[in-house]
Formats: sequence, structure tokens, C-alpha cells
Amino acid sequence: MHIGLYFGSFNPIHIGHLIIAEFVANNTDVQQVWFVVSPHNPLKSEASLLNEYNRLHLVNIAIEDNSKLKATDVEFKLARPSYTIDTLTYLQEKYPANQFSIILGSDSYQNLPKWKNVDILKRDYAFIVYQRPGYLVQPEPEVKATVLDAPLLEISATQIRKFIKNNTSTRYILPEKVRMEIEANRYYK
Ligand SMILES: Nc1ncnc2c1ncn2[C@@H]1O[C@H](COP(=O)(O)OP(=O)(O)OP(=O)(O)O)[C@@H](O)[C@H]1O
Ligand SMILES: O=C(O)c1ccc[n+]([C@@H]2O[C@H](COP(=O)([O-])O)[C@@H](O)[C@H]2O)c1
Repeated sequence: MHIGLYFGSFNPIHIGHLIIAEFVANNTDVQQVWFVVSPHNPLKSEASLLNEYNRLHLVNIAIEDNSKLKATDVEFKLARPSYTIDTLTYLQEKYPANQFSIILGSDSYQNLPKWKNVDILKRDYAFIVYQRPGYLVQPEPEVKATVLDAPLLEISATQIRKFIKNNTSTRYILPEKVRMEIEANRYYK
């Protein structure tokens, strides 16, 4: 099976992430998209991170009615911070019959030179890159990359956490069940 891996902190998952996952699942030969919840992104501070099990739960309730979307806690058991090459090596060994591609925004794609073992990643895996405003990418010819013009909601989890703190509405920005769960538990307050 061809799996698109969508890595992120998902702190919290929002409609912008879901639009991308659904678009990839329906407009590429990827059969399933797996949200890989990263306990700790190597390039981000840990300060405002909600516990990873709570973030995973929010992802699960966001996608529970969509059979093409899955969530995985694979990085919870691996060494931290979570380097994508290590996760992929583990997944490829665990699921040898699967083909894994990496789903990335063009902003993250431009950051790739900062990633661990990027040459091996580019040699062994395909990328699915969706354009984000201000970050036009033209992947090098030797990289296996599909560039998509997916619909976008330009919002970040950082902005959403600020909204929650300031009691600004997040209705229609967060899936309703996610919004209710965050509110009930007073996350990000
Ligand atoms: N609004 C959005 N639309 C599409 N992709 C997004 C959007 N926001 C983030 N992404 C991408 O989704 C992936 C996971 O995002 P992640 O949760 O780590 O970031 P974020 O929402 O920008 O969070 P933060 O603001 O906490 O840094 C990354 O590849 C990121 O580039
Ligand atoms: O492997 C790396 O060196 C590496 C460095 C930075 C980010 N990543 C992965 O990319 C994901 C998205 O990162 P970001 O910064 O675009 O939100 C993150 O959750 C990690 O899985 C991976």
C-alpha cells in the first residue's frame, strides 16, 4: 500500500492540516495518509507543547469518520527529538510491503537542508509537496517529488493557541469535536 506520511506537532490539529490530508488522499496515488504525531520536532521549542497522548487523541477524534486518514504514535517510542529519517527507517522495516512518501508544505521543503541525513531521505523516499504562499518550490530533478496546488487555510497552530488563550473563537478553524475536547479540558489556557 502507498502511504503518505504527514509529520507534525499537531499542537493542535486544525482544519488546514485536514484539508491537505484529504486532498492528498484523493488527488495522488497515495491510498492512506498517516498523521505522524511528533512528540518533539527537532527544530521547535518544547515550551508550549501539549502532552503527546493528548495531541494524538485530538488527531484521532478529528479523523475518526475518514477511513483514508490514520494517526500513528510511532515516534512516541523512538529516540527524541524525532528525526524523520529515523522514523522512516523504522517504519520501512516494520512494514516492508508499504511504500512511504513524505507530505510536506513548500515552507518545510525549503527547510530540508537543515534536516538529518537529508541526502538519504531524498535518495530513498518520494515527496509530496503542496505550495504555500511565499514559498514556491521547484524540487531538484534528482528528487522524486510531486508538487500539488492544494486548497489552503492559512492558519498556524501557534495562532490557534493564542486565540484559545485570549478567548477568541476557533469555531470553523478547528474540527468541532477537537474544539469541544480542548474546551472541556482547558488545554492551551
Ligand atoms: N495552515 C496550514 N495549511 C497547510 N499546512 C500546514 C498548515 N499549518 C501547518 N502546516 C504544515 O503541517 C505540518 C505539521 O504542522 P505543525 O503542526 O507542526 O505546524 P503548525 O500548525 O505550523 O504549528 P506551530 O504553529 O505550532 O508551529 C507541517 O508540515 C506544516 O508546514
Ligand atoms: O528530521 C529532521 O531533521 C527534521 C527536522 C525538522 C522537522 N522534521 C519533521 O517535519 C515535521 C514538520 O515540521 P515543521 O517544522 O514544518 O512543523 C516535524 O514534525 C518533523 O517530523 C524533521
